[in-house]
Amino acid sequence: MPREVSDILKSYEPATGKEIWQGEAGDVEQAVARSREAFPKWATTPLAVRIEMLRRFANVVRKHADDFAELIARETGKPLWEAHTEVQAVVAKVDISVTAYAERTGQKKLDSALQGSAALRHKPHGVMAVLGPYNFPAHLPNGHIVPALIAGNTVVFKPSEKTPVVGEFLVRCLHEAGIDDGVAQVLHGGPEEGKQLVAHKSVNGVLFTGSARAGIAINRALASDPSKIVALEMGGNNPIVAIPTPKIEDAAATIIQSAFTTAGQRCTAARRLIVTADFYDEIVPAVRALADRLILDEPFADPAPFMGPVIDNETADLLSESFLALMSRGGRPIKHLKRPDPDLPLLSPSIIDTTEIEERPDIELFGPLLQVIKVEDFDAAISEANNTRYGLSASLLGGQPKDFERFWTQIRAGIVNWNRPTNGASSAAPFGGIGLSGNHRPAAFYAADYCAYPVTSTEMVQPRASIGVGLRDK
Ligand SMILES: NC(=O)C1=CN([C@@H]2O[C@H](COP(=O)(O)OP(=O)(O)OC[C@H]3O[C@@H](n4cnc5c(N)ncnc54)[C@H](O)[C@@H]3O)[C@@H](O)[C@H]2O)C=CC1
Ligand SMILES: O=C(O)CCC(=O)N[C@@H](CCC(=O)O)C(=O)O
Repeated sequence: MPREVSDILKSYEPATGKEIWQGEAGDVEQAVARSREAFPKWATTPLAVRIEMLRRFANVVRKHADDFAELIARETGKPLWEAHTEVQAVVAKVDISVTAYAERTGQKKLDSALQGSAALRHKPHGVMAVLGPYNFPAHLPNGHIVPALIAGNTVVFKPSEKTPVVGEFLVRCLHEAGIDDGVAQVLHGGPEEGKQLVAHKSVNGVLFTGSARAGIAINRALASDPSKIVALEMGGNNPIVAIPTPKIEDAAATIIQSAFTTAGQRCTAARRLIVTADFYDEIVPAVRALADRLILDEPFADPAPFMGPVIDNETADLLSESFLALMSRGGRPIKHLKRPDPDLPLLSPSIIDTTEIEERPDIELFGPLLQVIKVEDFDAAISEANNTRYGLSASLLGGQPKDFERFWTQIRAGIVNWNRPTNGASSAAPFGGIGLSGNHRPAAFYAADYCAYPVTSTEMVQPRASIGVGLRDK
């Protein structure tokens, strides 16, 4: 059937608005069929060979690091220096996932209470659909793809419709490393193709990173299909709590890094700065002063910017409207959200005090917009920090070890830090959240867990058994 015009996808450079790519949405049926066909051979390829191929992939990425970083910077708008760190994370993922596979899954001999020997081994699920977001278009899908391939699954990867070029580049690197076209495929498309993949009867697992809205839709679509493994890595409305510390400049820098790195487009970005009243007049002006100095520019500018644009004009419009909506409900701007060019999505870092808003909307505003909430004391700060349906990351600035112990005990989130940013999580640790942030299938080091299922066996070379009771004499 000829394709509809709506199947044409386009990708734009956020910093300039220039179109950089046009393509068609992929054929879900065909992609899944190829993946299913490739599965038996890949699943039975020795683990050592699969690992070797992924190590080759890491080398291919290293070889193309400059081109890859440039592409990420162009297609997402993030600064070039930051795009380079994303490429490094793609490379580092391979060794970390090899270790994780052995530690979390792999094969083990078990102590057997029975006669014979007992073993725990893991099997791949089959065809995995990987659905990626735009903010880390290489690193985050790669965080599903690499462990899935090591475990012996085949992968159909649908990149975000906003970053198809980076998605395609990533998969080309896998192919250049010798991994078959059917073992790892890119499938272009938007939510529609995502839905079809999720629902496809030959897809055995859905590994998703994106918004809570889409994650919930996936969960709902699979409510009557318990056979699929589903990992949902979703957003956050993350708190950073500041209580008195003599290190005001460092605390301010930590807040800035948490809120505005990647123009606030990190799932772990701090959205709410919760400050006790005895520290407000010291820390808030320091944060404002530092935010005033941040360089906002296109990714390749010299001097290098701290942050670039958000992904597109629609997102920039939504953030501008959200800032105004918070103001109209009683928010007090500390630093206005500005958009130097109304036709481009470059937004200045913005800060608004929302203490006086009675019912603050508990939504993820995915951009450079930080809300400040003044509270009476540390108890109130903890309670305000937990005043969210999400639970991805949280951080405490200042205080003593006993304060952090209390914070750690009472905060509901998958990442709970002390005097460190809410973001910048390590790939060598589990990465996931609770509430609307995830479905208890953390990624990063624990991605190994959802990429294979355990099979226990008790084994003997020959049958040996006798029935001790309940038998009639011969
Ligand atoms: N917890 C984590 O590890 C991370 C979470 N995120 C979250 O991702 C979001 C930003 O990324 P976006 O690309 O805007 O997310 P999104 O949810 O709009 O899209 C993510 C992917 O899902 C697909 N999709 C959308 N609706 C779908 C549906 N109903 N069924 C199947 N697939 C569907 C999209 O086409 C895309 O490939 C933020 O909410 C951010 O917090 C981003 C990075 C990491
Ligand atoms: O997935 C990993 O390997 C580690 C987690 C990670 O990289 N987290 C980053 C990015 C998360 C994001 O925005 O979306 C972070 O915590 O900054």
